[in-house]
Amino acid sequence: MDITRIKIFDTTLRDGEQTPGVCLEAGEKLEIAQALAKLKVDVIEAGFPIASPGDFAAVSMVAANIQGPTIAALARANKKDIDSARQALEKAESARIHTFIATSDIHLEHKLKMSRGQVLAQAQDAVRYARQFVSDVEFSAEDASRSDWDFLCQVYRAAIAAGATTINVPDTVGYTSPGEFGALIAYLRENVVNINQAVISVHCHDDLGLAVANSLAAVANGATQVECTINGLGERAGNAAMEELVMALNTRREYYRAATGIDTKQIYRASRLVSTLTGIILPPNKAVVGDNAFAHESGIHQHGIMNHALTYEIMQPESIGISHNTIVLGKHSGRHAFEERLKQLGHELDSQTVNNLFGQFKELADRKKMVFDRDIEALVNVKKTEAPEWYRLVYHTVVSSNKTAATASVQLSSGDKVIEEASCGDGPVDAIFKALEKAVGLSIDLKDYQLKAVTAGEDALGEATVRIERDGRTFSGRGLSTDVIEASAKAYLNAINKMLAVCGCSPAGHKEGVV
Ligand SMILES: CC(=O)SCCNC(=O)CCNC(=O)[C@H](O)C(C)(C)COP(=O)(O)OP(=O)(O)OC[C@H]1O[C@@H](n2cnc3c(N)ncnc32)[C@H](O)[C@@H]1OP(=O)(O)O
Ligand SMILES: CC(C)C(=O)C(=O)O
Ligand SMILES: [Mg+2]
Repeated sequence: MDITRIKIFDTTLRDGEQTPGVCLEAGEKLEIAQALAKLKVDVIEAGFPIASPGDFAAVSMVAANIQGPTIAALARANKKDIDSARQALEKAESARIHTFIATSDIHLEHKLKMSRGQVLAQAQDAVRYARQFVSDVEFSAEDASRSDWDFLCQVYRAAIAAGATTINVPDTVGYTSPGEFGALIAYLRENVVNINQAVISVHCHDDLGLAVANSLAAVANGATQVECTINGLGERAGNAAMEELVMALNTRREYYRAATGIDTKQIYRASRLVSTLTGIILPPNKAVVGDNAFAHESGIHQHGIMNHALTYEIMQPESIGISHNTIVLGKHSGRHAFEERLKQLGHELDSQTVNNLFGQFKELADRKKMVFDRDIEALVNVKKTEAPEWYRLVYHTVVSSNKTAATASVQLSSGDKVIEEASCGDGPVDAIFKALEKAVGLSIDLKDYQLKAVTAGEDALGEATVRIERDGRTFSGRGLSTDVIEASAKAYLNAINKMLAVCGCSPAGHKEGVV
């Protein structure tokens, strides 16, 4: 049986970062890019360099440090954007410029205010210009799914003639449906005369929950590159989720006669990392990577599974890197078992980091009977979100009741200074956040706060996530503890520390020099 190789183009760092409220620092992007390289994606779209100096720096950093996948950068169909993209990609081992322009009449009339002829010419000019710098150029017809099919054929033919090596068909607003999208891909294959000189790619959004289904329909009709993001992050309802696409192709290999080059055992780890760094928590029923994806609740299912896993399991948790371990880690476990588990979970860490994590693991094991793999993943990921500690939480006390306002007091250390503050609040979390704000001398705009148990049980580790905003920039923070108030305080302080590191803003009088 002939199996077609499908390229995975990951856009977590570009379209994924367009998720409202998500803002990743260059270092965090590099961390995700490393996970994508381990997954063996074919292309990493690292950003949109013209969008901001931060995005330019992040693309340059990914380009300079990641080997294996091709590194792509987005550019509108103009010289300024393409110049910025090529400069950011300068150090890439393998570079792709991805240029785009909208082709639907809605976009032409109301957004670009251009005629079809002008768009056609600009698309061709942009591709030709980009090809002067790199041999790998992708062209996207934005809003392709709402464009006139014959005009689309003309634009793609012109783009390929100008040197595009990949032509991408985006369902920009998640409007299409599997039958229609599959037919569009078949139509392009039939009617774009030079189509065989380019890879056909698709880029689907999930506004109607069809992004993965539409992408698979495109594959069934000859698309050989799919664009996607980890956890389905992206503009509005997000993009096609990579883990779903890859596992659908993997699980139904015979049906699709297609396969990706993804190391599926890295999926779970990458998903947790992206969730931690973006602050976007997954619903438990999320396909493939949600907490319940491999859980069997009802008796009939449990009975079936006990007899044979295939009765109710179409894929195995191990295939996405969730391990079934017989060694239970707890407070009597030693460094060797802990280090071995880290390795099994795919974390190759230097001995200093392992030592730090082992200390945190022992503290956790003192408070918790059993430490599960998810607890360990959470410890590793929170370590990755650590920012320079302008402020460190030394202790906190909170008093709350259902009759009176909650009060909180905190002690922070900052260099050799010790700061103590107290505040009342509307509940214990509000009280401790207000006390922390007073202690750092800043007024914080809290945009989002979430709390979740990492595993089940009354001694479960609580994972708090906050998002704060300053000068239009968002900073996420994470905190872990078996005490949910402490987890919340740590998350708030983590976000504040990140904000101070980036903005360089000076909190009122608590620290000497520039903070
Ligand atoms: C479908 C997608 O996901 S597309 C990618 C979306 N991502 C982003 O927008 C990233 C963040 N964006 C930004 O930082 C900014 O919008 C920038 C830097 C890209 C542009 O900023 P500004 O120059 O201030 O322009 P603004 O965003 O207000 O308007 C977009 C301009 O680009 C033009 N434009 C839009 N798409 C294209 C295109 N593909 N090719 C050429 N020009 C385009 C618009 O017509 C408009 O032009 P005008 O300024 O002459 O009216
Ligand atoms: C830039 C393009 C590919 C895009 O993100 C879209 O159309 O959704
Ligand atoms: Mg998109």
